[in-house]
Amino acid sequence: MSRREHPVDTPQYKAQTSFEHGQRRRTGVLITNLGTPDQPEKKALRRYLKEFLSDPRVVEVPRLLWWCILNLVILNIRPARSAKAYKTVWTDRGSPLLFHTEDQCKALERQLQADFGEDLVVDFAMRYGNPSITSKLTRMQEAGVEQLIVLPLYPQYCAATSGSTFDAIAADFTRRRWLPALQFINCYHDFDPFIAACASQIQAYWAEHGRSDKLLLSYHGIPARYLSAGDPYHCHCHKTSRLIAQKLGLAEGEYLTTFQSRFGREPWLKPYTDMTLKSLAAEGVASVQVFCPGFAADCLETIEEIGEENRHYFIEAGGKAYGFIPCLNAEPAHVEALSQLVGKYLAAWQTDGARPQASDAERKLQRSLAQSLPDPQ
Ligand SMILES: C=CC1=C(C)c2cc3[nH]c(cc4nc(cc5[nH]c(cc1n2)c(C)c5CCC(=O)O)C(CCC(=O)O)=C4C)c(C)c3C=C
Ligand SMILES: [Fe+2]
Ligand SMILES: [Fe+2]
Repeated sequence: MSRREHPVDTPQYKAQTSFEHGQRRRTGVLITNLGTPDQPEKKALRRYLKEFLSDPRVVEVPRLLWWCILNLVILNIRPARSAKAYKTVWTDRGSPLLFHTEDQCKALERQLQADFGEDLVVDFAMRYGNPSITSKLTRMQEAGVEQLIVLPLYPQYCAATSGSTFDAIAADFTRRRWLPALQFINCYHDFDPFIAACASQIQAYWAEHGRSDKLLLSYHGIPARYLSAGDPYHCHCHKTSRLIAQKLGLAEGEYLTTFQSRFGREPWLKPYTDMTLKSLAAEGVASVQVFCPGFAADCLETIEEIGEENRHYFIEAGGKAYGFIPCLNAEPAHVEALSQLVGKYLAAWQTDGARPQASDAERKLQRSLAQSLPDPQ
């Protein structure tokens, strides 16, 4: 085939180059997470933080003012500090967030293909950094995906995370000619198999280490004004906690919902995880265990902040025993929960993938039209 018989990119829109008349209609599942630097080095951190913190969904501050604060202050201080922290969690496979997401994707692909057929395309992308959402959407399109499910791995909806992921998909779509049908899973904070996976992760930890006086369910914080502006995140976190506690048979005083990872000086959602741990120790609570139901995968914020930093706060304040319960990562119960979640959405598209064949006349017409058109410049 000559080049002109293939669809080509125009200045405005990327073409779908792999289409053949009568091909199977494939379905794709794209899981996403936040993203992570390529290396635990100052330069890579600067690039990552610049992209992440320039997102108006993440930092809702007037743009000009924020541009000055970000570029003149934060990006001159934070990259070196964050690089040091990332170095403490870095592994042979790179950033924990990246390799856990990779493992989740492989396990989910196995499960979904077993349940829904080999034709399903399953992949993962990161909202910031690599692998980018655009690179994976191109890969999906080239594989013939015409129906796409996007699952951001944020159980609780937040405009800064789930909303921003939708923005990135939508922004990518503005540059493509042929858009897939789309289902966007905006949250799953109260989906029973997810709650069951959290409960079994905690129970498995109890079976090995015994139980503590208090269980802290710690979520990434957001500025408190996002809650006043109508973000459901705070409510979703509390509901997840209540359902996990119910599943575990915990009474009111046996668990707490707290918020970690503050950034900047304004008030964030309270109670803060670090302050809570200090006051629990001061009140004479001897042992605590912390689980993070908002993080689908272990990352800097769980391994370093919850696993290390907050342990010191608790012990220094007089606490005796501190346990960090790992995130769900690629645990079978988590993969099962995610595949059941995706399965609910796939059910809406249950077809055999076949479609009425194009006739010879239609194929000929398409070819002759493609040949007669001038190359777009
Ligand atoms: C204004 C700043 C931030 C908001 C709002 C925010 C919300 C938010 N973040 C996550 C999940 C993750 N955040 C992670 C790292 C991280 N977060 C911020 C800032 C905000 N997050 C920064 C500056 C960083 C980078 C690390 C650092 O410099 O301290 C991560 C970990 C990424 C990794 O590579 O390991 C995750 C995951 C959620 C769920 C959320 C709102 C609900
Ligand atoms: Fe964050
Ligand atoms: Fe942190």
